[in-house]
Amino acid sequence: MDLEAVSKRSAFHAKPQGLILQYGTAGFRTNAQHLDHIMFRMGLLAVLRSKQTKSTIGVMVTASHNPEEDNGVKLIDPLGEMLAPTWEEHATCLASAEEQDMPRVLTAIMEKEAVDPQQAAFVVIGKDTRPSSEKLSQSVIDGVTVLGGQFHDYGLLTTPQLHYMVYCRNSGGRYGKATIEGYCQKLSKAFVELTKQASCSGDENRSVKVDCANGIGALKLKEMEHYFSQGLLVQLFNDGTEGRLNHLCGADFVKSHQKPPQGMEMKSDERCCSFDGDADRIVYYYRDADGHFHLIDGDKIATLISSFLKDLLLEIGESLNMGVVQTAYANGSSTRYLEEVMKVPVYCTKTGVKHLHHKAQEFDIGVYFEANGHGTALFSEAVEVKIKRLAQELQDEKGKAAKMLASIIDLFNQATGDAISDMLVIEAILALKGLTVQQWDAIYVDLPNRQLKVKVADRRVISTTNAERQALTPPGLQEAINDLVKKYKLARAFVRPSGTEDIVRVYAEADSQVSWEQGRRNHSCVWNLTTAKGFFKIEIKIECTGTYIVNSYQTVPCCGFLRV
Ligand SMILES: CC(=O)N[C@H]1[C@@H](OP(=O)(O)O)O[C@H](CO)[C@@H](O)[C@@H]1O
Ligand SMILES: [Mg+2]
Repeated sequence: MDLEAVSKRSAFHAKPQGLILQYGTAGFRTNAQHLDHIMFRMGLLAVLRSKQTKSTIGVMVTASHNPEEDNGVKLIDPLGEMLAPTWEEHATCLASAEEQDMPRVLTAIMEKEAVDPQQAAFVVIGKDTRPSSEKLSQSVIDGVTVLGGQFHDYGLLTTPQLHYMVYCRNSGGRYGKATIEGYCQKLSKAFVELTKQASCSGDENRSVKVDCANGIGALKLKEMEHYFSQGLLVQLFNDGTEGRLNHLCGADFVKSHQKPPQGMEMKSDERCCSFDGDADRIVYYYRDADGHFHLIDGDKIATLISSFLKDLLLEIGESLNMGVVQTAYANGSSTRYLEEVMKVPVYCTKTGVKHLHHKAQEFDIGVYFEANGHGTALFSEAVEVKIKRLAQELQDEKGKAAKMLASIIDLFNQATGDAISDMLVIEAILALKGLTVQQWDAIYVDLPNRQLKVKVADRRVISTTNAERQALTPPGLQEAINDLVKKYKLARAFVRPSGTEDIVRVYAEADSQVSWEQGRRNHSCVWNLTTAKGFFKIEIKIECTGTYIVNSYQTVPCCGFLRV
């Protein structure tokens, strides 16, 4: 390995003076103008990680739901997972190194991680549709080649598709073919197999409107549509031909504003969904006959999926160890429904899919979703083999259930949450169960909730424990939250520093139903806390207009402020 060549080449990818970026929950993200040196350096790091793991490593150029002028990059580990935490630290170190220190930092990483310089390296690269992505992915390639690594550039891909390719390449073909055709064929074959068994007759229930956030999801859905066109009619909106990426549309917009995206024609009771900018998140929604908007988020997706899987296991007569993994942002109603009605164990991890993914790997079947719509289901290798064997051996109803389970295993992208794959899973389950979107929504009623961002001088003064549900510092904060929350029924609130933005997130939910015999009414509850030292104050106001009879809520913006 020629570190001198690296030094020379890195001069073409100069680091802006004083710029320090950190590898966060989802890699590096910032304005695209500041990212050229980061891309080059992540190309270098991917080569080292590939040599160390003796596996293919992925590098994805995207900034997901961030605005079009931003970009970002993240590395994908051998099993299609997010980069290991120790390597996140190396990424931050390498990204922050001054030009002249690059050889020293690279050597230090190699020594610490026992990287064999002679080992071959292979890196696969993907990018989203941002105008800056093409040039930035060339900088990644520059980094890979200067260290002697080999690469394959997949060009335009969704983030989960690149995770899938990495997983396929490192599973020796067991997981599937590492090509876009391989991906489309595997998913659509499973979808067609599944929906063949649905009793409803390919009518309008088998159509879905998709808001693609003006991103890569549109391109990739178009590419795939003809594979499953007989089973599902997909109408695309915000397909990138006119609007700007993630602007007033996409899963993040819909979830955080709790309203439909611009550019989507919604008729009442039609099933609609939104992808985010790199198609690794999905949320569903519809408008009822009274014009009320109903959001069906990741929590309800997890509930639909886990209840379907549980029913199939019962039918087959297999008692496998299944768990659902959520974060603190999961609506309390979903957790209660899963635990108390469905009797499925629920676990809470820190925010960020890598935490949920790792927890889900502990089960025979692990279903994980963040409330914002990022998630999938994981099946242990032993379970996969067993179910596929049972699908061959069993007869009648048991055999039918085993075949369905075998197909749905293939329909999930087990490398990571994938909007396309999740959409097909959901559409298949709804068709098989004969459920309308309203019936799905009515499984449980979300507790009214609010989430807001607060800008503070230094978000690190807040530290948390217990899967981020309790604050450790500043002193007195948690006690004050406890005092406040215990005044309200089913109330829960927490604060945590964001891992992706320079802000603190505040979340609160409560059962603020009004006396329903009187119909529509305003209700508000205010959480207002000040610590003993008086230097920390949060005020959250939730106002809901609830018409309990139809189980619908409209929340109006809450106000909140927090001073540190
Ligand atoms: C409350 C929330 O939605 N947080 C998001 C957000 O993380 P923060 O650490 O909260 O900024 O971005 C992550 C990466 O995209 C995503 O995994 C996570 O769910
Ligand atoms: Mg995303």
